[in-house]
Amino acid sequence: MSKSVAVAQQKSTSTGFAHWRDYYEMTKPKVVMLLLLTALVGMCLATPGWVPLQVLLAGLAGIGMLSSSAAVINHVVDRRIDAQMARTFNRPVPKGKISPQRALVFAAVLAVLGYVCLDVWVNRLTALLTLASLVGYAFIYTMYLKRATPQNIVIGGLAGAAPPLLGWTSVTGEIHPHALLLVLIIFTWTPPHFWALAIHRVKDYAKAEVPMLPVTHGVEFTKTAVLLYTVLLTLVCLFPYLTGMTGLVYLLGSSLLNGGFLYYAWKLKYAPTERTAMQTFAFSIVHLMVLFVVLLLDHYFTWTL
Ligand code: HEM
Ligand SMILES: CC(C)=CCC/C(C)=C/CC/C(C)=C/COP(=O)(O)OP(=O)(O)O
Repeated sequence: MSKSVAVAQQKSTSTGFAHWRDYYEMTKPKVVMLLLLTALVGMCLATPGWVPLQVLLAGLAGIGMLSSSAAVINHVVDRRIDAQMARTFNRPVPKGKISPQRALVFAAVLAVLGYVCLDVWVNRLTALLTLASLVGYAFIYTMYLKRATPQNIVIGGLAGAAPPLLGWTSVTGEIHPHALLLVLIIFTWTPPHFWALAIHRVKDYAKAEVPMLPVTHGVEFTKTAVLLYTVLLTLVCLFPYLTGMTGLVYLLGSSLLNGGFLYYAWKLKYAPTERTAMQTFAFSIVHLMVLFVVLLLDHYFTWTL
C-alpha cells in the first residue's frame, strides 16, 4: 500500500468521512461483474438474434444495482461477524468508515433505482424476480440461513444462481426451461466454490461462530462434499448438450473446464498441500466465467453455421 493511500485511509477512519471507494467496495464489485456476465449470457441465449439495446442496457443496470444493493445490505447485517474475521474485519462498516445507517440509505437508493429501471424499461416479471433474489440473499441467506444451518449456502445459492434467468426473462418476459438449466449449473457450482474457501478459512468461521460446513462437520467431510458436488456439477453441465440446447463447442469447452475442476477437487481430498483449497476456490471462479463465455461462443457459432 502506498504511503498516501495509507494516510488517506487513516484519515477517513478517524474523521468518519468515507471515500467513494468504500461505497464501491460494499457492492462486492467483482462478484457483481460475474453475476452480470451470467445475466448477459442468459439474455443472449434467449434469442437467436441480437438483444434489443434498451433491454441490454436497462436489464444489466437494473440487475447490477439490485445485486449491489443486496451486497451492501449483507455488509450491514454481517458487520459483527465481519469484525471478527481476518478476511473481512477491514470492511467499511466494521471499520467505522461508513455507518450502518448511511450504508442502508445507499442500499435503498440502489434498490429503488434498480427496481424502477427494470420495471419501466425491461418488464415486471424481471423486476419482481430480481427483487426476490435480493430478498433471498440479503434477508433469507444473510439474516437467517447463514447463522442457522450448514446448508446455508446450498439454499442461499439460489439467489446468486438467478441472474441467467433474470437475463432471459429480460428479453422474453417468460421463464424457459433452458434458463432454469443455467440456474441449475450455478446452483450446483456454488457449494464447491464456497466450501473450498471455507476449508481455508475454517478457523475464522469457527471464531465468529458461523455454522459453515467445515466448522460443523469437519474439514474431511467438507472435502468429500466438494468432490461429490463437483461430480454432480459435471453431470449437470452435460444437460445443455443432451437436451439440444447447446452444440459441440459447449460440450468440448465444458468438459475441459469440469476436468480441471475435478482435478482440483480430487487433489483437495486425496493429495492436498497448504494451497490446494484456495487454488480450488480460485479455479471455481475461472471455471464459471469461462463456462459462460463458452456458452456464448457456442450460441453464436451454432447460429452462424
Ligand atoms: C451463496 C452463494 C455464495 C457464497 C456463500 C459465496 C461466497 C464467497 C466468498 C465468501 C467470497 C470471498 C472471498 C474473499 O474475500 O477472499 C467469494 C468470492 C467470489 N465469489 Fe462467491 N459466493 C457465492 C456465490 C457466488 C456467485 C453466484 C458468484 C457469481 C456468479 C460468485 C462469484 C464470486 C467472485 C467473482 C468472487 C471473487 C471476489 C473477489 O476477488 O473480490 N459467488 N464468494
Ligand atoms: C439480486 C441478486 C441477483 C442478488 C444476489 C446478490 C449477490 C451479491 C450474490 C452473491 C453471493 C455471495 C457473494 C455470497 C457471500 O456472502 P457471505 O456473507 O457468505 O460472504 P462474505 O463473508 O464475503 O460477506
